[in-house]
Amino acid sequence: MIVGIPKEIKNNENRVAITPAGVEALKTAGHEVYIETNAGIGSGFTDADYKQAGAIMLDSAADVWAKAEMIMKVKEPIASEYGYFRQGLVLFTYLHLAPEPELTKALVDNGVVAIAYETIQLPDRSLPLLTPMSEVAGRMAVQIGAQFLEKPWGGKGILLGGVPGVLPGKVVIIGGGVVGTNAAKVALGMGADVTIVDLSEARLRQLDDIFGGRVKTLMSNSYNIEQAVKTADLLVGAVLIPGARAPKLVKEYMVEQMSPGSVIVDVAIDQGGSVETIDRITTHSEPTYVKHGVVHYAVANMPGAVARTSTLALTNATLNYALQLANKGWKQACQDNAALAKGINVVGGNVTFEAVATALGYEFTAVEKVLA
Ligand SMILES: NC(=O)C1=CN([C@@H]2O[C@H](COP(=O)(O)OP(=O)(O)OC[C@H]3O[C@@H](n4cnc5c(N)ncnc54)[C@H](O)[C@@H]3O)[C@@H](O)[C@H]2O)C=CC1
Ligand SMILES: CC(=O)C(=O)O
Repeated sequence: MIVGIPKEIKNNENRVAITPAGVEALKTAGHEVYIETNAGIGSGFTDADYKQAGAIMLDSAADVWAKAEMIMKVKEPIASEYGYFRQGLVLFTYLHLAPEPELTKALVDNGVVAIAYETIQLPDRSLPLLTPMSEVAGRMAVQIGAQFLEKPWGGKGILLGGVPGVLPGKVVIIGGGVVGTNAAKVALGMGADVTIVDLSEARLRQLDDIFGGRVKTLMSNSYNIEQAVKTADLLVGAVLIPGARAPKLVKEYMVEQMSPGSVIVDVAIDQGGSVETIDRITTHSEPTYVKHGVVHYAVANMPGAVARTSTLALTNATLNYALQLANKGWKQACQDNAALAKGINVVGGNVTFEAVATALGYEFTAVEKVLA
């Protein structure tokens, strides 16, 4: 198979979908790899590194998209890339379609086989291609939140860990999955007072065990969220219902009760965001805006800022699946691997992921039907 890797063009997206080690693995399995010039620069991989591993470098993105049978990316394509879509092209990348009606329409109209990293799901319900970036974003959420709590960055002037004689800052994390757990690790490491809110009693018990009682756990309901949010210095949005639009759990009236200079980092923004006052996606260039006196951060590609770490972590997880797709073709690979089949969101003009179909008003086609 011919595999193409274009350079990422989203704002400050420095990750790349393959490393030289990945190129070597695909070449060894008998595939051709075309990579756009300078695609790896933001992650510290040069064109020479890729050539040495056996890739062919191409100067234009258009050539990479045109020659490839499967495109591997990191972020969901942006509008200027929709023109490259064509019938039968396999697109393997993060897609987050539920809040993206235009991208979904372009994939449907052009008959692309769109396989989303974030909905590939193992029998234990874990999301192996989302997990590494959720680990990164969860850890970053507190690091970034701590910075924006500083006065010069618009915050209230709180040091999360406090100092002897002064209470620590309060971090409230809504969603105790991978992002939430990693955010809690960093917040505890800084000495903050940490509360995690989740809907699952079993998960809250696990978190209580994992952290040896050092985090406070709270059942998710509107009353508890209001009580927790109004006293938070840093609020981290970390909920997920796989493939679906994030539920807006933090209402505007709750944000209005937060004290001025508090900070919200809504990591769940890639699925539409979990905070009502987040009405736009922000970028690494302009990461925040202030509403009701509260600093809002809603960057949908947080790991792009720590690209070297993120590219290595992401490709550790994606390569094995990319090899299956390239070795067997998408249909056979998905017939053989039920976890991979859960990644198929759009194929042959059909929406095959139910939460996406529901969010965007498409008829749902069961994936088993397209794999038959
Ligand atoms: N902005 C960015 O750059 C990045 C964003 N993300 C996003 O972060 C979000 C979280 O991802 P993960 O932690 O990997 O998901 P996860 O599936 O590991 O955790 C989600 C948690 O949310 C909980 N939850 C669901 N509904 C809830 C409710 N009503 N109240 C409270 N908790 C609820 C679940 O029980 C689960 O524990 C996703 O949208 C993911 O795509 C991930 C990486 C980077
Ligand atoms: C998960 C995702 O969309 C990201 O890492 O950018």
